[in-house]
Amino acid sequence: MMALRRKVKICGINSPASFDAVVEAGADYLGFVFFPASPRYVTPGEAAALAARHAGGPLRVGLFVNPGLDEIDEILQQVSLDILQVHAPVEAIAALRNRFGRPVWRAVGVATPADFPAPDEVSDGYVVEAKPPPGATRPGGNAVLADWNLLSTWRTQKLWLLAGGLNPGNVITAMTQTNAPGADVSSGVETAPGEKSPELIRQFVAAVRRL
Ligand SMILES: O=C(O)c1ccccc1N[C@@H]1O[C@H](COP(=O)(O)O)[C@@H](O)[C@H]1O
Repeated sequence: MMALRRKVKICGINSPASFDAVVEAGADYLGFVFFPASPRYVTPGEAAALAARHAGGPLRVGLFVNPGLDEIDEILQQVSLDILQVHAPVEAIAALRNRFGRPVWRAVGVATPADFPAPDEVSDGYVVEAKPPPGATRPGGNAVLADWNLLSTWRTQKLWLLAGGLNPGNVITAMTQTNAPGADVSSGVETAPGEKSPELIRQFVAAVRRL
């Protein structure tokens, strides 16, 4: 049986150098963070200017935290997004799918089996990470490792990306141990919060491609 090619997403793209590095490395997805409290926040105009640097290439994912429908509508008028990644209750997902006609990935913080998405959930995919630490100012992007042992017990037919605290040095072990079909990284390819390293981006994508 042929092994499935694992997916890789680089999130928090906020500069021409990081955008170009993700395209050149051949990642599957790149993420724009539309959450103002994040050090990776980009305005819709900035995201559009970055996206215009290269047609095709990685699919564009927009990251939102408890978004309003009108907020996403307004952003989509400025920048074309292929996928919506949302930190939102499961009850909000159907409305987002219906309104925008794009795949919606729900970001899920997992600490116990009870946190795993239900098999009949309507989300098109998941970004699965640890729950944010106490006092965190954002629900993700905190460089916290998920419980890989716990995740190795989860089964789903849908695409899911393992996230949280990944870097070029641990992503192979993380994906092997959890059997995750994809990996998502932000902090682990940065030299400081919000400062992406083209070299670390290259190393991260190359590591996933070795699997
Ligand atoms: O990156 C952010 O600032 C962010 C803000 C709000 C919600 C999610 C965010 N990032 C996502 O969090 C995970 C893990 O990131 P990290 O590698 O641990 O930094 C990833 O899905 C990011 O897309």
